[in-house]
Amino acid sequence: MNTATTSPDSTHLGSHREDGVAELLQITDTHLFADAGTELLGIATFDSCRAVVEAIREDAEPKDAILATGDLSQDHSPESYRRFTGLMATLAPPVYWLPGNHDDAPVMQAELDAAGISNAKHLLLAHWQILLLDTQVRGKAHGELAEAQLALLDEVIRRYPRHHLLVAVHHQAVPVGCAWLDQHNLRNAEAFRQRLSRHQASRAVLFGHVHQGFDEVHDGVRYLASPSTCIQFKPLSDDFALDTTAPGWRALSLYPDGRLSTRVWRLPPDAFVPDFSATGY
Ligand SMILES: Nc1ncnc2c1ncn2[C@@H]1O[C@@H]2COP(=O)(O)O[C@H]2[C@H]1O
Ligand SMILES: [Fe+2]
Repeated sequence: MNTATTSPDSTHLGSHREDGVAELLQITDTHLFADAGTELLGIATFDSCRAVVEAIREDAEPKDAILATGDLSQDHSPESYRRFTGLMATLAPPVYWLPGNHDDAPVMQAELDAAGISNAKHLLLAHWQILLLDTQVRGKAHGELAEAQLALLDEVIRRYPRHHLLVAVHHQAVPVGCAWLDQHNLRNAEAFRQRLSRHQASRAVLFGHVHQGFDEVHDGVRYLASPSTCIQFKPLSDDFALDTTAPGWRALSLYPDGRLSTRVWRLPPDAFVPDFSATGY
């Protein structure tokens, strides 16, 4: 792995593969607590996250980076972020992150900085660029991209027009089909999508928040979400409902010609079963 800063804004990210394909993982919505035993709707989130990390470690195929797409903490405590950094320290690839609605961004930043996790938000590969944007609106479950975040997107599209583009955010910029969850969406998604439509190379958007696998193309842009490492939401459900699927993560391969291949991985069924009588949190 080769990471070096070339400008205040961009970090070079190398690919370990000779054919230049970059191998990434997405980990999202870990919802960790200060206490390892605390449960979110019946699942001890530290245990399920640790099981995901162990499954990732068992995969012999090296990875170039891990993207953590928010809601890393459920209780905003410094200790919860230390639980996250402790688990990430057992993985070889560099971790990059962005905040979700449940995160306390200053505490998160302080703890991840202290653990030596990079705060880089623009990763430049030979043929791809990855931009991590902050959609958090403090105290709200929905998201919004501030003008400064939209300006970053404008800037990388202007500077690297031929690089294929992967944008990572927490909130969904297209409806996932769960009415209760789509009310907590990215509010100015239209402004975001308009900017993406200007980019001439391949475009994909990776998000968390929805606790389910999602893979759709809208206006030529691929929208991908990963299961959470803890509880899963039931797809296409109008009202809050948990799903029976296991905690998981997403693997992505970025090809030099702009192709993107991806799949969701999950823990074995029944290892972590939530409380299905729950009606929210
Ligand atoms: N029953 C519910 N109805 C609407 N929103 C909810 C409900 N339960 C939880 N939420 C919110 O919806 C959010 C979706 O995922 P989050 O983990 O970001 O956090 C969740 C809560 O803020
Ligand atoms: Fe969220």
